[in-house]
Amino acid sequence: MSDLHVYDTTLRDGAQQEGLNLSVGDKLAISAHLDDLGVGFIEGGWPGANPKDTEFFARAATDLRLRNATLAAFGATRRAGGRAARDPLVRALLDSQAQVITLVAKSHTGHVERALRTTLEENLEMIRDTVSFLRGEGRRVFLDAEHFFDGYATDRAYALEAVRAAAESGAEVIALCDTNGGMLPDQVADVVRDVVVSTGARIGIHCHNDTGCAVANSMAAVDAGATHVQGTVNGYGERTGNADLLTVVANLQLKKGLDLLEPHRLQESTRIAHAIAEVTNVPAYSRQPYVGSSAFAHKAGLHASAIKVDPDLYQHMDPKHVGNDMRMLVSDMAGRASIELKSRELGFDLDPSDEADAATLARVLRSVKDKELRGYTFDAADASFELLLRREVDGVLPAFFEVESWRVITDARGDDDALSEATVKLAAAGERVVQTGEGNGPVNALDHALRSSLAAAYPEIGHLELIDYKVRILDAAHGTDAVTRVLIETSDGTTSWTTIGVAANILEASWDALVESVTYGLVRAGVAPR
Ligand SMILES: CC(=O)SCCNC(=O)CCNC(=O)[C@H](O)C(C)(C)COP(=O)(O)OP(=O)(O)OC[C@H]1O[C@@H](n2cnc3c(N)ncnc32)[C@H](O)[C@@H]1OP(=O)(O)O
Ligand SMILES: CC(=O)C(=O)O
Repeated sequence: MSDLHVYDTTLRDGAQQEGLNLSVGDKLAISAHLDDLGVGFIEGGWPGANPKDTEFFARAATDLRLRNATLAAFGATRRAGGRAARDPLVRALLDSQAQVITLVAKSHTGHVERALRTTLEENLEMIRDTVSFLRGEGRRVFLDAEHFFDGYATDRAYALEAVRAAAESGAEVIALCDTNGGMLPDQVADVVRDVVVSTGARIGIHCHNDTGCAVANSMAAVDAGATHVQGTVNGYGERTGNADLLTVVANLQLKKGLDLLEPHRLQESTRIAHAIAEVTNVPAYSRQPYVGSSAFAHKAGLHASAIKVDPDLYQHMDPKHVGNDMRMLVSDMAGRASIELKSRELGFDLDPSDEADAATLARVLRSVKDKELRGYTFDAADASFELLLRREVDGVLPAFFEVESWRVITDARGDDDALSEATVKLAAAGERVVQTGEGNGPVNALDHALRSSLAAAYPEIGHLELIDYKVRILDAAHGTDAVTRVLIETSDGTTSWTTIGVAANILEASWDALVESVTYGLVRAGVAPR
């Protein structure tokens, strides 16, 4: 294994992201995921700064059984004019029982004078005093040199002096922070190279993403001699976020050949990125490098035709190394190869050299392109594509029920909330069924009426639940005459699927998407028509 530190600050700097709020339980859950991933250090928060972080460290000491990672507590050097031994925030760091303490310190003359409002010498003394005190108490100390790159540009000698003060007092690592995130890779590389040579200290890197270069800057720093890299899962963090640690680690391991995580742990990256997104309640970013759901999704027909020969022709790596999967998307940009590969993904082996299969592929492709012209979008509605495919592959999609008619009315009385009532007439299992359903809106009422009219014939779909409903007006210039696209996401409790309806009438589009959703639910459940 490489001796480069993988240092995660999701729970501290990641939690500084707008709208992200972690409970103590959330932090413990994320710590367990990070430990599974195999990071070396988990920065848990700033004990003493708020009761939640103090409690996190107290609970971590008893409840968290880390197998791989070491917990680090973050905090500032002592206040100007005081003594580290008597500083309540420094005391809180010790009380956290964390074996690693990461101190944030100033290395930029302007920040010392204007933010700390103290002298340059006193700032160096704050670093020396706090580092030596914590070392004397038996803790490992890392130091985050805040605004280092801006400080270096303002006064190189002082910035280097701050690094030396920390290293000579016993700090094991000095992480150079691009706190304002304004650096570019060549600048970071030049500075890191100089600091490594000039101070001989072990140098780390901590980058923010304000120029969109946090990952590239972290890579450049490692290339220039940094041996400790900080970042956050999914790139969470203040403003535009921190370096995404998952991307940095995958780049270093898979592209630069550094041995950072055991391969089976790296293969957990995709799962862990999504599991942590569930805890943070920040929607996973589909285009996230390596672990995003679109990271290995292919839409263009020409890409698919080459991928058929060899996936490497249009992929920078095998997604299995990070636990992700290749996916084919079907749309009006598809060609026959896209349909063939997507069909294979769905369990249909259509051989283009067979005349009948080739005709099916051509029919499916034509149908997809015609429908996309009318407003369908199959890359967002995989389940509807599968149903289209099954309709075209003879005899594969049975008729589960036959709709005779449906209607819906909405009633508003006085100040009461409007209520909708739908009536559905259909035939299933040899019976004609007429059912009504009520709902807080017309689609909700239609959904209830449709599912209750199928309940006797197909009890298997009783547990299906509509979990998302999206409407998009496709030609805004037409105002209320426009075509409407409805996407419905349905869950059976373990998995979910999306179906689509497109029509001039919003209720018709919704109804079509609902019928598709229930039909797909029956296909998934392996039910035979009754
Ligand atoms: C770049 C980064 O992201 S570093 C991490 C930043 N994270 C946070 O700020 C989140 C947690 N912070 C907090 O909970 C609070 O800001 C606390 C508890 C740390 C301090 O709260 P308060 O005592 O109310 O002070 P406040 O936040 O207004 O001001 C910061 C004080 O810390 C001092 N300070 C700032 N940086 C440092 C430093 N590196 N070392 C020592 N003191 C510092 C400032 O001079 C100021 O002191 P003053 O009150 O004597 O003027
Ligand atoms: C310490 C830190 O988070 C920063 O300087 O960005």
